[in-house]
Amino acid sequence: MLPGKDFTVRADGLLEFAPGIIHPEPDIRRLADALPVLYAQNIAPSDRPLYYMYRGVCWAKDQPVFTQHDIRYDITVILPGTIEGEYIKTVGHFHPLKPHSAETYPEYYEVLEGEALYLLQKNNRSGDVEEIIAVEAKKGDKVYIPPSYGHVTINPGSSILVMANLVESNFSSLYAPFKDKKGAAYYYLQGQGEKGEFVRNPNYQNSVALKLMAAPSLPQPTPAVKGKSLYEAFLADPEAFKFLK
Ligand SMILES: O=P(O)(O)OC[C@H]1O[C@](O)(CO)[C@@H](O)[C@@H]1O
Repeated sequence: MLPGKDFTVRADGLLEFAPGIIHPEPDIRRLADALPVLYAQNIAPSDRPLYYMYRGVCWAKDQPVFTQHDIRYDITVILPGTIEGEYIKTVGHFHPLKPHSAETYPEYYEVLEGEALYLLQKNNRSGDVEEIIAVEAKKGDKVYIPPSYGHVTINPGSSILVMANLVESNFSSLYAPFKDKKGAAYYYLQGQGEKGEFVRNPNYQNSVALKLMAAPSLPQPTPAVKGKSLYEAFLADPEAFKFLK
């Protein structure tokens, strides 16, 4: 699934899909939904859209493969801009444990357009932060969210961010850990220069240094993605993605 080929991105961030692609109406997260995890407090709730989530996108002919393997392909569009100086980001969530396992569900992202900052955060038992990594990703980069890590995606750029993910299709995400702390352990705010700056979230009892990494330096969980988009790679070899389940 590629912008310009399978769908076009309108100036307002909504997508127009080619005929033959199954695409639900987008779920929209608005400013009012993000209030509990923002750096700034006392912001008035509003309907301002922040991001659009198209869940379960695929070519009609490919749907049986996704259904058979309980895998979903989503496309998320995060608008550029800031809220009181904080770059627009997803609300963020953790994933539950896989059944009969001590491991939580992972997830696999790919940047289709624009740039992204993925915050990957592991918490300790008391809900404070054990590790936090910021992954800088550009068009074509793939970012694996390993088990045990919650995740937040930030649009740090001045253009629309379009990203895709492959994820197990039946579980419900866990929002409380980030909401309870008013977000991840770091916020990304407008800085003095062109780039933003990370600011520690004081609602965590402990303080952990942020690790900054570039997406291409991260290990990939399967060689099946080499030279292919996540969509193509999954369709070519769905068994190679069974680690998602
Ligand atoms: O649930 P949040 O934190 O708003 O984040 C949305 C993201 O998570 C997903 O639901 C997949 O985990 C995507 O559809 C979307 O990119």
